[in-house]
Amino acid sequence: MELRKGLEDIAIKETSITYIDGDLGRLYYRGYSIYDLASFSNFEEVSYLIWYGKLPTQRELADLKSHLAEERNVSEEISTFVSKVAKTANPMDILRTAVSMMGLEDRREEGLVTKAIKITAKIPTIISLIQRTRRDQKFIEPDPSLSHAENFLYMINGEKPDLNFSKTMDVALMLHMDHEMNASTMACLVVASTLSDIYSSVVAGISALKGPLHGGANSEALKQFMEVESPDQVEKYVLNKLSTGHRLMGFGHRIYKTMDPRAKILKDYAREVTEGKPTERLYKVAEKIEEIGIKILGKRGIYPNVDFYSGLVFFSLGFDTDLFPTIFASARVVGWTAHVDEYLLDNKLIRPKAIYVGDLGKKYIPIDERQ
Ligand SMILES: CC(=O)SCCNC(=O)CCNC(=O)[C@H](O)C(C)(C)COP(=O)(O)OP(=O)(O)OC[C@H]1O[C@@H](n2cnc3c(N)ncnc32)[C@H](O)[C@@H]1OP(=O)(O)O
Ligand SMILES: O=C([O-])CC(=O)C(=O)O
Repeated sequence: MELRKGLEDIAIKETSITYIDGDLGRLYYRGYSIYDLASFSNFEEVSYLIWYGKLPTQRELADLKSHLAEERNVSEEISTFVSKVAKTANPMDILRTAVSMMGLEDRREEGLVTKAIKITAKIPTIISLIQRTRRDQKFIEPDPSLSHAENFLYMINGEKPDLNFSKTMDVALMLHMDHEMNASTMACLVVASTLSDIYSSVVAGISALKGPLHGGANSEALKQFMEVESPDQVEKYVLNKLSTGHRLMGFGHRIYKTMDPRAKILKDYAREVTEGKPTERLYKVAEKIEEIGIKILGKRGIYPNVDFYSGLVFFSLGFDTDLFPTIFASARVVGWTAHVDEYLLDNKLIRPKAIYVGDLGKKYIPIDERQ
């Protein structure tokens, strides 16, 4: 039996959701280039595309928008729980528990995508509850007249975003929506393949996304930019980091061996949202880390990934640093649920093997005779 650590280069399903060309740095959702979607589309339209496999008509889009708007409120119990732990707990742990509570509360028999819409609609409300409670700010009720991205920013900042901010948020969310068989999507599928429920799958996805090798890298990447005073300090900083056995966060990818196209798009938005602001210093440091990082690691196929510039974008839009992985989850929930839906069309229990390397036939020694 062949050992494939990390399931590298193993396909576990066929999909028509996402295609990645890791050598050329290309990404497509349902056949549409990520560049076109980022330029012309929005969160709701791409969610529809990922869940239903086609771009919506006006009517279908309007229905999805109103469905999402109707489902944004969370129960009194969830809101009390989140407010109680917001100042002390890790935001991903809070989100994981809140989604688990949603599962307890939702006893309805209904389609998987209907449940997915409910979860997707509520996650921004939970995230804003966390941030505003921590800052001792009053909770902002969701506004059904706003788009998903606009409402998200409104509930965080307490004011309606301008066009630049809402477009930036829409793009950031679209870019995070799906990425084929990444670790968190795989975690969702393992749960789903036992015929468990969609809330349990999403809880598994959030748990896997939390780690710094996956969705947790966006906060870590921004922390790096904050640790360096100016671009002329970058080379020393990067060399020191790498020579002491640390990884450059927001660099490297299992599939991309060139720059992640999402990082290219986010870089432009990061430049725009920081221009002329105090955060411009962070952008300049980030750009220099990108340059030096590629100089050192590029020959090994290690380049910036989606998490490199996303944190700087989220920070500039008003989010606290440790909330970034929850924003990632708020978009990735669309991909997680679409992959579960697709997998269940032809379900097969996920149960790989391990190669046993221990002893066999050992003699059992009673406890009072053991040394
Ligand atoms: C949304 C996302 O999940 S995108 C990824 C977000 N994660 C990060 O940015 C964290 C930093 N990056 C990494 O840790 C890795 O690149 C991963 C985990 C993302 C992918 O790595 P894998 O394909 O599993 O490769 P693996 O971890 O085995 O690394 C291969 C080699 O490249 C090196 N390497 C990989 N990434 C980096 C990095 N960011 N900085 C320095 N060295 C790196 C490893 O040290 C290893 O070197 P070695 O062969 O000398 O031991
Ligand atoms: O594909 C991966 O392994 C990680 C990633 O970039 C993502 O989940 O967006």
